[in-house]
Amino acid sequence: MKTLKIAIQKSGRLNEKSVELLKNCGLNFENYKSSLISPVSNFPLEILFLRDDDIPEYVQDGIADLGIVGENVIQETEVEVAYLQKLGFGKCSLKIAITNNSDIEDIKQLEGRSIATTYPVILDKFLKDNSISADIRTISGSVEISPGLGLSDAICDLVSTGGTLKSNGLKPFADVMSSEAVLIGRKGSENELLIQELIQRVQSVLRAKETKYVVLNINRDNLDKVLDLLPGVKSPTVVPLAEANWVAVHTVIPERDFWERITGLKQAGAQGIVVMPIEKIIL
Ligand SMILES: Nc1ncnc2c1ncn2[C@@H]1O[C@H](COP(=O)(O)OP(=O)(O)OP(=O)(O)O)[C@@H](O)[C@H]1O
Ligand SMILES: O=P(O)(O)OC[C@H]1O[C@H](OP(=O)(O)OP(=O)(O)O)[C@H](O)[C@@H]1O
Ligand SMILES: [Mg+2]
Repeated sequence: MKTLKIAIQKSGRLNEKSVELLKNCGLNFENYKSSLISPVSNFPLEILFLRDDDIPEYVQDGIADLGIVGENVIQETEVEVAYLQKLGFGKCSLKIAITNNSDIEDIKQLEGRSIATTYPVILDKFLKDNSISADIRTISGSVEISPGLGLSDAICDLVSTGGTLKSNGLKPFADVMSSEAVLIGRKGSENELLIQELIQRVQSVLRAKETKYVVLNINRDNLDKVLDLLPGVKSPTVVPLAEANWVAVHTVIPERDFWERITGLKQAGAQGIVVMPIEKIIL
């Protein structure tokens, strides 16, 4: 059987979450900082630890079958890869930012100005789409410092909390793209079966993260009211309790509207509500 290769970031924002995801998929491997390739002992897979900028091309060229990388890096490297699954971490936005005292008020006023960035390809497309001609200054890092040094009028960089912008006297001005980590694969890979197996494992971990397992007690007289409020994977499990006319209901609830549902369940008469994390959901 052929061994698959998956490329993940060696160190940086996506490394820890990528390793955690693969471990949660039941893959056993060592994660020494010094090793650039690590074999998985219980699945035909090797993990390559790379600079994130190189991951899309490695996948496109077939050196790796799969990769975990930010959408921003994929767009910037302009590769042809298949988007297999959004992963829900590494969420950030690519924004244009200007100094707090800038005279720029409208996006069209970027015309003829200079913008420093590590994302010249994406920025160039954005400016063209908006019919703006500006001077793109490509630098390799610490972009936020450039307006203060007089190197540019604006910047285009990643933002999540906005803390870095703020501490450099900048404010967000225009949204260029939003991004999160994604699982990518090579278009037309010959290892389809193994890849599908891995994707299913990833999806079962993500599904479990989005849901909670809930057990509650309810009087049979109020059971219908409670069942109306519950989604469940198929339908909730209802188990009789020792106390006459009482049942326990077991179900899963999506994390996103968890508290609204719990409030509704309490109002419907639910008691002794126990909530547990779920490790995996295999459909
Ligand atoms: N502030 C942030 N919040 C959330 N996600 C972010 C943030 N900054 C970057 N990211 C995401 O994490 C990815 C990796 O960011 P990081 O800063 O570690 O990259 P890097 O310095 O280019 O790393 P490398 O050394 O691998 O080239 C980015 O491409 C982006 O998708
Ligand atoms: O909005 P914030 O939460 O402040 O995050 C934004 C910062 O995060 C990223 O850099 P990172 O910290 O990953 O360092 P790097 O530039 O060395 O990659 C990005 O390039 C910004 O500088
Ligand atoms: Mg990088």
